Amino acid sequence: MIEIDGLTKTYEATTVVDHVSLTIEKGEICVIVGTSGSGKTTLMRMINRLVEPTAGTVRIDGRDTRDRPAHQLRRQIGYAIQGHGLFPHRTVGQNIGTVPRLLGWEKPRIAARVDELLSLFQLDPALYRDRLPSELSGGQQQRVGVARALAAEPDILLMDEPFGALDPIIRSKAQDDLLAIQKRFGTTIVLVTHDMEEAITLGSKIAVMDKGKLLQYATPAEIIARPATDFVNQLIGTGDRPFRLLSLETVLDHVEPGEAAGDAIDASLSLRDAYAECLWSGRDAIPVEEAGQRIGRVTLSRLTALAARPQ
Ligand SMILES: Nc1ncnc2c1ncn2[C@@H]1O[C@H](COP(=O)(O)OP(=O)(O)OP(=O)(O)O)[C@@H](O)[C@H]1O
Repeated sequence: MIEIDGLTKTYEATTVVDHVSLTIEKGEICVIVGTSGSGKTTLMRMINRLVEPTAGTVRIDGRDTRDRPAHQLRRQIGYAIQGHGLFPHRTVGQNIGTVPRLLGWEKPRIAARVDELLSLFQLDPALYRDRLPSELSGGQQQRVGVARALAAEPDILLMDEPFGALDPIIRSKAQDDLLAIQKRFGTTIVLVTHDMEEAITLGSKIAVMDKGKLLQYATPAEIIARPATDFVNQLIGTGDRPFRLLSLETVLDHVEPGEAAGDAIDASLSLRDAYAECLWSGRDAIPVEEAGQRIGRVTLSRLTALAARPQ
């Protein structure tokens, strides 16, 4: 658990993070969103003391982060940034092994961890471990950057616009990978992004920042249904609200008994995808399948009701 209390950063006369308090529970993904210059990165970097707070405290599992040297703290917290920040003259394997090496892990343990992470990110270890970063595509470099951040099995992972430079297809894949890895290791993740869509897809909680202040800290559903200020409302995009609500749940959550004509959709798709398919194919109901078996249908009337403003 990360407890942030009254956290403030001032540069000369300017306060760039202003008395922010929030608690991130273990295993949660907290996404910090806001416009450029709102203090997102500064807030996140105060967690691993890459930026020293002017005032306030950060406690990790009850322990004040100032009670040990900053470099020691940082070895326990993974950190991944946009553009990956890989060492260009070190191989992929050496890059991933950086922190385990600093922590004094035995060589075979490091090698095993490198291969485990490469496989997890769908990069064949035999093919990729000895390559230099320049011999990988941008998306592959990004995955290696995240793998490196996870190498020492940190309980906490900080990510600053990690997928910002990726094209939409690779980006969506990288987000899925991250969710799968988060589930598997139970890592607590704090992620900074400009992109509300990404925040809604990934966040168990979203922190909205503006001019150094925390405007709202709540679940995606709560933020969409009850934005705390006009600014939050604008950030969600007024016209997108119904679709964003639908994107939070899967078809499986709302299958109804009964038949429907035409091709089926998979139960794991989002309600938003189901709605799009209804509109696109001009159907009022679509059959739903799970593992190749028909399990019922999803109806346009139900989807329309679910997309309406919550009471
Ligand atoms: N070392 C520094 N010295 C002085 N001002 C700084 C320093 N670092 C950041 N700032 C200022 O603090 C403010 C917040 O910066 P920060 O990088 O936290 O914003 P951000 O929300 O992450 O922005 P972006 O989305 O553009 O990365 C900005 O106005 C920035 O110019």
